[in-house]
Amino acid sequence: MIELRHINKEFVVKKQRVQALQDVSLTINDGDIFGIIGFSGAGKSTLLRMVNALETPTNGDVLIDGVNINALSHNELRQVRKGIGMVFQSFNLLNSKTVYDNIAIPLRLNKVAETTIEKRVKELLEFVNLPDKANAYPTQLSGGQKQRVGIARALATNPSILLCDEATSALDPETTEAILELLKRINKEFNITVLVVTHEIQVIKEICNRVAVMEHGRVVEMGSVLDVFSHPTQAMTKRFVQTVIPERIPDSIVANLQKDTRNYEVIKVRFLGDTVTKHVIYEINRTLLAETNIIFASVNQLQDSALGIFILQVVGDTEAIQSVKQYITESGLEWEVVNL
Ligand SMILES: Nc1ncnc2c1ncn2[C@@H]1O[C@H](COP(=O)(O)OP(=O)(O)OP(=O)(O)O)[C@@H](O)[C@H]1O
Repeated sequence: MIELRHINKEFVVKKQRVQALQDVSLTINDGDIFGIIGFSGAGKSTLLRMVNALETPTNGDVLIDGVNINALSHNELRQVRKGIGMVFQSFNLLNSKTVYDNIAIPLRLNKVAETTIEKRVKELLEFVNLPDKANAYPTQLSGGQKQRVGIARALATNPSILLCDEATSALDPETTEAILELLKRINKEFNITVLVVTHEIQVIKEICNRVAVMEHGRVVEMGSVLDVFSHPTQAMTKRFVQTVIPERIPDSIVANLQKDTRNYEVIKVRFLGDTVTKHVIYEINRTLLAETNIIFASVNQLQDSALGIFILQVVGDTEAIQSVKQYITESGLEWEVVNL
């Protein structure tokens, strides 16, 4: 478990103070794929680098499995760092060394025997699907292949935590997809806790189970991806979430609705988990004295669950519309009136 308790970090550059982190507290459980999202300068990288003590807090504590890593001796910290791999946006490979030698670096630093290194590098190259690239140089690889090497190097010492700093930000969408799949496999097959820093909400949606949203050095929202995506409370979170889970009624539909002279209300309904499969709208139209039309719908897969958003035009007299709202509530679904 990783615990960050009341972390503050201040940098002083040319006598100017920069408050990079302000009272940040987070708990990351074993087995999480925990995402930290925010715009540039929000403090994400600084926060990530606290976890392997590449940065030290101005005040506050960083605990890994209950151990305050900033109170450790140099040797003790080296042991802790063996259990933490790191992957970078710019890959950070040594261009003068082969793929094999790049992956072997952390093992050689830990004085592992060459025969063991050979076996480990071979199995890592298999795992990241680059079995024939051992003797290639980084300049001969694509961005996605370089990142696979970076990931293999990060896994070399069998870490229990993997830190990813914008690991897919330099890659095209297809390659990003493949690298995210690889991170998911690492988490599942090796039970490695993955901490992902990104400015791309798609990355959070694809692989994370929990998320913290950062703004100006603070965590402004945190929770399970399903909760945060279905009930974003902060303006910043809403902006991020709306880019992957659209719930805005297209202008042409709004124009048509505004021309409709019948008595109606527009209601947004959220379906979470298996309630997506309930035949609520069918039942409303079958049993109630209101006509209910779907004017917008989206269903998004979030980990093992689904988040559905339906925007309904409910036509009928006031009493009938009220009975529809009541039925939706009784069905255990959330709804809100949308003002056009
Ligand atoms: N070593 C440093 N020295 C001085 N200021 C720093 C240092 N590292 C970060 N900062 C400052 O701290 C703030 C947070 O930076 P950080 O890199 O953590 O943000 P970020 O959210 O990761 O953004 P980006 O994605 O652009 O890196 C910024 O104002 C940055 O300029």
